[in-house]
Amino acid sequence: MTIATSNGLNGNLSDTINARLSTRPDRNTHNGKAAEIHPTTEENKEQMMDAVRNILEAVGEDPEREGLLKTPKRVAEAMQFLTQGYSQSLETLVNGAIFDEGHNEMVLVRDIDFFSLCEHHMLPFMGRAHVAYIPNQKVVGLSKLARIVEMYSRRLQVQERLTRQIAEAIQEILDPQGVAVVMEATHMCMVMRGVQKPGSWTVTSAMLGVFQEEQKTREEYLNLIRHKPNFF
Ligand SMILES: Nc1nc2c(ncn2[C@@H]2O[C@H](COP(=O)(O)OP(=O)(O)OP(=O)(O)O)[C@@H](O)[C@H]2O)c(=O)[nH]1
Ligand SMILES: [Zn+2]
Repeated sequence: MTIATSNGLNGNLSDTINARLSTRPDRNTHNGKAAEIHPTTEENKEQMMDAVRNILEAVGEDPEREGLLKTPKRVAEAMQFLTQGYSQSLETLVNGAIFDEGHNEMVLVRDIDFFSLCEHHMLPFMGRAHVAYIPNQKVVGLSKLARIVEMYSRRLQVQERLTRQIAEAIQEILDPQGVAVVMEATHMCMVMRGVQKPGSWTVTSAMLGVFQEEQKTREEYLNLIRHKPNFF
């Protein structure tokens, strides 16, 4: 027998999922170290402010001039925001919003804006993510797909890993028949500096389960993300 919780969820189901998530290692880090760093602490902020003062001096600026006085604080707060994904967890983010719907057709949330920082230059890369899965009875709240994109984006990343992490997270919480993630992004390290190629777009994909195994399913997904909706 299943128990309906106050948020309308299947109690047994969400308990099982939450138990599974709470024991998972932090997949966002390669060595587990980043999980110990909480980027919202005051100590952490002071550390970043000192680093920004050093950078200001190194570029030949005077950190004491009026216009720059608050810059270390602003940059530190911006960095905390841009890397807040390190202090988030899949379990908290999903918040039990998994429903036993018996729906087994493709679910796609497309054109999810994301902003991330490349781990090589700590410069932004940004674009859109198209996230799909084919359920195996269970569906997740739609906003949670965007929140998963957000959590992994708000870390130092390479686009390939970001794409894969999103797909694997959905696989983990839903155990669906398949997951597909395509990300289209422009990298400021290729635009503002280095090779200087504005207008270049990098497209990465991660296909799991039926999306990997069945060409027809993959094509259906690719077709759906190719056409823009007309509503806006
Ligand atoms: N695969 C991958 N490469 C990335 C990503 N973001 C940045 N890069 C690349 O990381 C590489 C780092 O190369 P390096 O030669 O070590 O650094 P660099 O001298 O600054 O390279 P240039 O950008 O070519 O000037 C560059 O080719 C970047 O374009 C990403 O998300 N995925
Ligand atoms: Zn880069």
